[in-house]
Amino acid sequence: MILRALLAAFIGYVVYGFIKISRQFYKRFRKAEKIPGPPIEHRLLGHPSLALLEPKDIPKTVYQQYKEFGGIFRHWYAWVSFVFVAEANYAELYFTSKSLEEKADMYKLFHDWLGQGLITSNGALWHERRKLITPAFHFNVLNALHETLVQNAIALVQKLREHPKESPLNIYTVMHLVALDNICESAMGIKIDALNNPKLDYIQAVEDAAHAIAIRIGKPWFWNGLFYLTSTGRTLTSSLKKIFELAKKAILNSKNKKTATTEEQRAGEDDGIKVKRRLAFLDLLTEAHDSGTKPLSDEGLRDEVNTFIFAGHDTTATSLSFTLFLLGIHPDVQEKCYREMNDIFQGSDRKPTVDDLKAMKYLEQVIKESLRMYPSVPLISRKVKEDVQFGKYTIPEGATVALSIYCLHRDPKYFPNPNTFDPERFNSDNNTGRHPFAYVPFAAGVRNCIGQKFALMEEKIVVSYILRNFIIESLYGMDELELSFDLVLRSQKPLDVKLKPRSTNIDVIKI
Ligand code: HEM
Repeated sequence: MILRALLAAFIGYVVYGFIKISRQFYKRFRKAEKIPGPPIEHRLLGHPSLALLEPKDIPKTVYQQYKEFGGIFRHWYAWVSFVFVAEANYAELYFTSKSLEEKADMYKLFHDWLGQGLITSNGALWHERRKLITPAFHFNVLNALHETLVQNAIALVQKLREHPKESPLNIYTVMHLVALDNICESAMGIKIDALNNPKLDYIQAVEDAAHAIAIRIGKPWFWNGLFYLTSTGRTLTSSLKKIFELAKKAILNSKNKKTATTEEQRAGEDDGIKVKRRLAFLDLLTEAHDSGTKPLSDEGLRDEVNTFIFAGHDTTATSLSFTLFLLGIHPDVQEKCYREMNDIFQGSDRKPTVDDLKAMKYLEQVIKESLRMYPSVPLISRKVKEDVQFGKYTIPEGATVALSIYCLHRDPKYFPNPNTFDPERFNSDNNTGRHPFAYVPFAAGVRNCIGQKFALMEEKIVVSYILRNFIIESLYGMDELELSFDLVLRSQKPLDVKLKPRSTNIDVIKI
């Protein structure tokens, strides 16, 4: 009898839940149905074919739909409504609306790795963390990291000189390693020397963890505990173990460093990885707190360090790779950059100072234009807390709003001939008066990229060193690029270039 009653109650509960969800879904659907978008494929599942797109098909499909439907269009993935926006006024709403402060549910898939770090946390916790962490990115701290980045760029040039000049080099493979070296040293104070040890366990673990999360994002039926039973889930778990071990060592070292006094005491060797003791972001975080807050716990430190490594390596690696590849396609632009280097360095091979980097104005235009065409983070998303108006369209509570930075940056209204690479868009004349939210490679508003100044400094150092030492020739053109969206924007095809060493510092490129 009791069993029957319990069963009836359970069935009643399930039916009630189903009706409640269906009503919510229907209400949402009615509100969002006016938003343009591709025809519904299935009454219940919405657009299953779009939900299951392969990473390699996402950039092309989203861009085609942007051209067809304009700056706002919607997809339905079962009960999830997904609204893409890609117009400057909508981008402004995305970054400033109170209803869109929370990151989309998808970001929870990063919790295993990044915990409650800056990218994944929300609300008061995020606010407190951001306040604590901001001083670690002060320009004085960045200037102190400048020497680390220069040393790594010198090592990079040596490595590239060893590469046979006639054989193609996938520039991403090297940029990936140098970006990892730069971020591990700057964030954790640990020199992994990835450039000379590309098979290091830690590097493999970072690659595997990122890959596992990217796979999980594309398979919504694994957005639950079942994922950990799959081989990809097990790879994620074992990779994270290795990643956490190094973060733990870095935290311990950083705490010990406070008590060490001499350079020798601060330096050491651990499992073949050199523990170099230059000031790193982590060192500032171990002490970071103010009168109203406590210092970060070890877990908090670990989350933030992992966040810096995650957010700061593949983003700069892909941006550096696309920039170099574009320079190799456009010899006129490359020569202009090289002339700028000669104006600054006057043929000398001295190291760049912080002021030299500021003087690299044309190179900055090139990097900005490259990030316009190939933004490292092409898509970001937020959850709608309560109905929000985007022009004449209502985006319902519970929906996800995805800002396509890739499409936004190709709006012909702000970037005429958007598929043409033209660094002059960012010269001082053309750069003024543009809608402030038309160009946002580093996001905008309070949750903008905390590492953007570091990234720009790193890119200028790396690209300027390569330009001063080599002539870059890309082995195919922009039309042949095949993009894929796999956490960051990637090239499916190897970004093959040939690097011709410059015999003197005053070589010019033959156009
Ligand atoms: C070219 C290089 C980079 C690009 C294009 C880039 C882009 C972005 C974008 C678009 C966001 C917003 C993400 C979102 O809303 O989901 C972001 C956030 C963030 N980035 Fe970067 N990033 C770059 C490099 C870096 C570096 C080098 C670091 C660290 C050293 C870093 C640390 C972060 C952090 C911690 C956040 C979260 C900020 C917050 O929510 O408070 N990024 N970045």
